[in-house]
Amino acid sequence: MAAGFTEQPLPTWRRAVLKVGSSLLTTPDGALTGRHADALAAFVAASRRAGREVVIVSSGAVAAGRGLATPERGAGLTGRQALAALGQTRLIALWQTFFDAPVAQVLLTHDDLRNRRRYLNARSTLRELLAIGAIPVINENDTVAVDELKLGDNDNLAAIVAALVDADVLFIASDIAGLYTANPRTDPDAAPVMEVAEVTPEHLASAGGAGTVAGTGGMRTKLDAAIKAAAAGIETVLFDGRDAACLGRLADGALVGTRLRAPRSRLAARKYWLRHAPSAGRVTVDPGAVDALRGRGASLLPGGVVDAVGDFARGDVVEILAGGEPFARGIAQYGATDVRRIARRHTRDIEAVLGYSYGETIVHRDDLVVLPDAARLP
Ligand SMILES: Nc1ncnc2c1ncn2[C@@H]1O[C@H](COP(=O)(O)OP(=O)(O)O)[C@@H](O)[C@H]1O
Ligand SMILES: N[C@@H](CCC(=O)OP(=O)(O)O)C(=O)O
Repeated sequence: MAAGFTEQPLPTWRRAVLKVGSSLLTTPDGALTGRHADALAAFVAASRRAGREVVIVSSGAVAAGRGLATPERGAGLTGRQALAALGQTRLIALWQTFFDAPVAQVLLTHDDLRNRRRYLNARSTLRELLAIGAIPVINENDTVAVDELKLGDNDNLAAIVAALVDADVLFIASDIAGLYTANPRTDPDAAPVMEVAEVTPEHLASAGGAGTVAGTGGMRTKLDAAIKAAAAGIETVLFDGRDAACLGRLADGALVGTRLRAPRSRLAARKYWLRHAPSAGRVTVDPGAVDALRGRGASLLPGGVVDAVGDFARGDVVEILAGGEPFARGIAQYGATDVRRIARRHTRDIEAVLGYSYGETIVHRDDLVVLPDAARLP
């Protein structure tokens, strides 16, 4: 169903999340199939050969589990959770058959990602897996995730993962060519929408539920995911994962599908978030640190820190004060107690003082925003 969609350029990207829906991994009678995963994996492999990184978010565990249990099981929520646990091993095994590189299974819940510490741990693990050259394949941890299985929300999970790994683009492969003005399965007048500058209530109203028994979220959750990705400055791309020709062109930077743009750049989105996120404490710095941060865009090192107030943890947002005035904000790499202990010390002393080290910076420059009126400071 690619009616009306013509080719357009993809945004340039270096790292992406590819979300693959259940509808692409199961047959109409509910069995797991690699029929479309083959071409999707070829797209991933071609991207990797071109020096790009791809994290896969794959649904399909419940559907795969269905083929392994008697038909009367798996009706209720607990039943589907059990099916997911059964099917997940098959799903990972299926993906591994298409890659020479090792596939890594990562199971996450939305709760994990709402918890700052777990969020940071997941981020480090995923970065490490990419550095190793592995292909992370993520799914919801359905055994413990209740809401998600009801909502079938791997689209939203994929958007959160895209922000987590600093992806440039979120690819959502489904069983339809892209967004239409109405659900084309029920409305013969549905027209293709090739580009969306910003998702509006009208777009949301036009998006219906899933088109197949295997699919769960439908177009609505894809648009919700695009809104989330856009808030992090990440563009979302929708296309038909069953269309091998489309996947081949995708590897060459051409899209037959829908581009949902991010009005803000990733950097601008991050700076906006840093400026508005609630802060958990304050770090006071000396005039030398003010010059370094404001003038040279440097990271904040322990030597420039005078004191820390509050009970913030590693990963929390803190206000950075000079002369009693807030002049910057950023994510602390160390908790308040640690910052107080290493304040005014040289970076090489961190390990000796604390007995461990999370790196040289108290706030890394990528995680730091100087406030607009900071220029007034002496
Ligand atoms: N406005 C719309 N444009 C395109 N597809 C729509 C729209 N509204 C509802 N849909 C349905 O959304 C389905 C895709 O979602 P879903 O079945 O959940 O797939 P997946 O398993 O890939 O997540 C399409 O097959 C289509 O039937
Ligand atoms: N964790 C579930 C995913 C459910 C889900 O989001 O499905 P889909 O709408 O096809 O992406 C599974 O693996 O079956």
